[in-house]
Amino acid sequence: MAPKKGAATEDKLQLGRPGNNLKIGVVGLPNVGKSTFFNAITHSSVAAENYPFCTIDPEESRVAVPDERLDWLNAQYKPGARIPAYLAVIDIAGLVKGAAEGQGLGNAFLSHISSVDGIFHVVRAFADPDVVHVEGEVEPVRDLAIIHNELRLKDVAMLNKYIDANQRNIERMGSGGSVDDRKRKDDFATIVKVRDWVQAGNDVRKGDWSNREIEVINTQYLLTAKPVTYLANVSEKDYLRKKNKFLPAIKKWIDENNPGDKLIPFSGAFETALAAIEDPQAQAAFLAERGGAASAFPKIITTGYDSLHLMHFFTAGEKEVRAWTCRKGAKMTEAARSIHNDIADSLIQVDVMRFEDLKAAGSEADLKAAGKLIIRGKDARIEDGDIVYFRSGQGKAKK
Ligand SMILES: Nc1ncnc2c1ncn2[C@@H]1O[C@H](COP(=O)(O)OP(=O)(O)OP(=O)(O)O)[C@@H](O)[C@H]1O
Ligand SMILES: [Mg+2]
Repeated sequence: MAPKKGAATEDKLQLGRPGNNLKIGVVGLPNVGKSTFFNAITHSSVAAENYPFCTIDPEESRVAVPDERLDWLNAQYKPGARIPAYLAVIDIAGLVKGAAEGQGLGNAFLSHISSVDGIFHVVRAFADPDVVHVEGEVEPVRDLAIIHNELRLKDVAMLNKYIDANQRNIERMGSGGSVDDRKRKDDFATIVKVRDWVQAGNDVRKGDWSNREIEVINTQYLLTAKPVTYLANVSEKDYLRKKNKFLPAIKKWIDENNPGDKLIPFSGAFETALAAIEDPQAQAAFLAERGGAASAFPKIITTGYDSLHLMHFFTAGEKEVRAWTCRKGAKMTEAARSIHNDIADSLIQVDVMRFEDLKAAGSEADLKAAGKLIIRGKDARIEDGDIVYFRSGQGKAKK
């Protein structure tokens, strides 16, 4: 079915930079389990020791985005290779109170956050007395507020810098002026509006901005414009019994301060132990011993990926089945660009199989026999899960 023409939400701009190569940074107070999370989720081995500021330089790694549809295609096509979509995750140093004024290694760390597209905000909700807490007691709601505040203050400072640098020029322009002057005045007014919003205690991403305002906001790389997924790091025991005394208060804080943001509990201790087991059978035994528990990572990865407004489509053939990342709402040309610029530039049409149709038909041949192969133009929008064959000029169709 063709996408509805002129649907109001279709061309709503998104905060942040567009692209299909986006990164999520792991952010939180020092010593709350950020590197522990990063190591377990990316199978890395950066230092994750029991002292604050163990991490200084950011570390990047990528994780496969789980998708049952890719598994199904793999079983169906039995290709030589099965290539998932990936999400880049970056381990960042801990932030402390006063970071926006340069406390800790304040500004350097904040600039690391500025270079990511989304945030996994790790908050400590385990009570191990042996693990140092920079603020003394374990108190997740206070910690959430500290990080929230530092990111906001940094944004206020950035916006004020713009305002200070431009205010006199804008005032000098008076009313009227050239098209260019009017645009500069409009931009300035938007920045002041955003500054007032953030100064009043709000995150940029929770504002209801017009496309024009979003264009201006996107020139500023604001920290609170980035989507956030909250990750509560609980003890293994709490994770297994699905109960933790701090979770209700954390949830309440999110609902009051950033309604709509997701909260996912995980256990750094549990995930580290699980990730250390390589043999699938031994892993299954480990989980069975723990009452059939499962890792929180698949949900965390897909939630983070989704928060960046990313989705994937597939190519499937004898050589490989593969998931490719693109923005939600992307047109075929843009999706083709995830694979290769040449394909995008000479794209003519696209053969599309809807995943559900293929699954129902049982095979590509049966789907075609049933007349369910869809031919789309290059300006059509691709949909999550589409299995595509890009027909481009110069015989460069990609399968
Ligand atoms: N769920 C948990 N239960 C018990 N201990 C944990 C848990 N998660 C992490 N830890 C421990 O907390 C300590 C700090 O962990 P980690 O180094 O990952 O924190 P960090 O947030 O990366 O710190 P920094 O900001 O200093 O880089 C480590 O000793 C780690 O083993
Ligand atoms: Mg660390």
